[in-house]
Amino acid sequence: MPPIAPKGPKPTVDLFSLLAGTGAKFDKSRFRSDMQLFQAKAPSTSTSSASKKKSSAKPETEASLAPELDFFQSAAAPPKTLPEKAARQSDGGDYIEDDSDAEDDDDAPEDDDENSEETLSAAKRRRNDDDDEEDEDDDEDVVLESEKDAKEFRKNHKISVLGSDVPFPFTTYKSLCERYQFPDYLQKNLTSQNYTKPTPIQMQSIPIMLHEREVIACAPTGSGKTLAFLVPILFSLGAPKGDGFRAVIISPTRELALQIHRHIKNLTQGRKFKTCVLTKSNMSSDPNQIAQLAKFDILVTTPMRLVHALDHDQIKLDKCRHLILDEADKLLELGFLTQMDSVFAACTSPHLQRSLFSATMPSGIESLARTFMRDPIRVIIGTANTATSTITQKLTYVGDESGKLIEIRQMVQSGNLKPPSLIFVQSIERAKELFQELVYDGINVDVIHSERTKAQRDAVIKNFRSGKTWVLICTDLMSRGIDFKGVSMVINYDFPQSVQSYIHRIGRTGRAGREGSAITFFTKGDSEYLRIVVNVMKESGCEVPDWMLDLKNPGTKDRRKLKSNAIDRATINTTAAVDGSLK
Ligand SMILES: Nc1ncnc2c1ncn2[C@@H]1O[C@H](COP(=O)(O)OP(=O)(O)OP(=O)(O)O)[C@@H](O)[C@H]1O
Repeated sequence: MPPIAPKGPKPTVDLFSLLAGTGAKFDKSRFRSDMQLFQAKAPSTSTSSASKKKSSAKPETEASLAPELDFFQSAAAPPKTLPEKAARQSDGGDYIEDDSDAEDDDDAPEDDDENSEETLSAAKRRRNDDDDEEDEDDDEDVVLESEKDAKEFRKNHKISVLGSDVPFPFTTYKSLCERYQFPDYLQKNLTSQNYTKPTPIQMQSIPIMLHEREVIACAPTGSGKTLAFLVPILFSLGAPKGDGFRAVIISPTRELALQIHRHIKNLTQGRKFKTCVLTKSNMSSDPNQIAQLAKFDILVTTPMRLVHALDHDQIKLDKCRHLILDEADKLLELGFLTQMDSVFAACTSPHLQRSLFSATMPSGIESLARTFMRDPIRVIIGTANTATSTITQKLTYVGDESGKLIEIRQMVQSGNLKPPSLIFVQSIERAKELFQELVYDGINVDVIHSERTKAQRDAVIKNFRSGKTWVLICTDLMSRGIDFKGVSMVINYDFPQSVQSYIHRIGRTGRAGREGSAITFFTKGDSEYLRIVVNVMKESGCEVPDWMLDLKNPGTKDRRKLKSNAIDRATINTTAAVDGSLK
């Protein structure tokens, strides 16, 4: 079929060159006809100057890091604006609740049942006037004495809060430990794992939780939300008691639950907290096993497992004081809502403290959360619902479905596919198909999805973590929360079905202050949804060509349609079928 000739005057700019310089990548010979289509639609004048400006723009990776996302101080330190003052306790009332006459273990903590003024004065920090040099770690000495100080500090760290009597943020783990008289084991574990400098979400949400306030926390992917909820829980639990779950952490996937469990184990070294991840094997109807479950302190679980255990009277949550919803917006979506209702009903303690954490928090979900929370404080780091700024984001036009495999193969050949990489597809079927293609290309690839057995899933994750597998094909099962250190690249082979899916998928790279890149393939069929990704790119500081910004934003109805029904795509298959089932 001959290329469709563009109508009207020819645009003066080569939009495809423009895109090449701004994040989108095109093979001009392959997509000659598509180029003409896009060029015909593109406005000719406004993009002209934009093109000049953008082609000279620095690549995203070289751009200076937004201070709110510079968790690990890779960029210049924020200006020293806070006055030099001695520390005092932040506002808010007593938070200590130590009902522990429980047996302590071998590494007995100091008394942690008092929060005296003495403690507060011990936390005092002063600037060293003699030191003229710029102190990289300038928060070390910052003292927050007044609402004004706290406001200034929050502003410098892009912390926005909404709520009454918001406790002051803290500045270093050392000062936090001193201020609240953290038990020795917790101080030691924080230090030994190099958690010395808090990230902004930790700075603000930890004091909120320590003050027994409920929190709705929204902070970018990889910004340390797990530690933000684990530290106050562990502090508040005091000593292990082993007479029923006092803290329950819910995550949407088993993989994330296991990761959180590992995190808890690391933080509780030296303390014999009994922590449990619900699995089929520890959920039998055997009375002995049920009795065993009643002896734990902390539970990490998916909603489905928990509700099953509740329905079969295998578990009780009447002692639960801390209920954490990790990836809260996912857990409060329709698919999980009924299960979450059962969980809320089972947590009967009048002292229950609910905390919600996620990198995305749509306003509808927040409104829903407010209906069951008690005077919550909302904390947002940076701009809500945006991607981490350490991720270079690109859109690559691939024509049609077959163009995606061609593109991947070209990336492999040219060395542009940088392992370790994650490749996201929209269904289990497509994950299997893509695996069959790439495994016979000799790429060191594996695949993970919910149809694989637990043992296989565990092995896949272990191999990817250890570097044995370079490229991991996955569904959205892996898009939330999973912390693979050092993922270089995320490829959205299939266009994400929602803005949340996009943010969480690409958030598997660029974590903890590291750089990463994300490439999203799009076809003609995806074009009506392109703005979903374009908006995030723009919001997180990536250069986006004007013509993309001129595209129509999909309406609520269209977004809902995309979320519930993936686009129908041709099978991934360019080679002859090879007999062989997945490992
Ligand atoms: N204060 C800190 N100092 C150094 N490293 C930290 C700190 N806090 C967290 N990290 C590290 O940052 C990484 C990302 O943390 P985490 O997995 O909690 O991110 P997250 O915000 O929950 O991300 P996601 O939204 O994807 O779930 C982890 O490897 C963690 O160990």
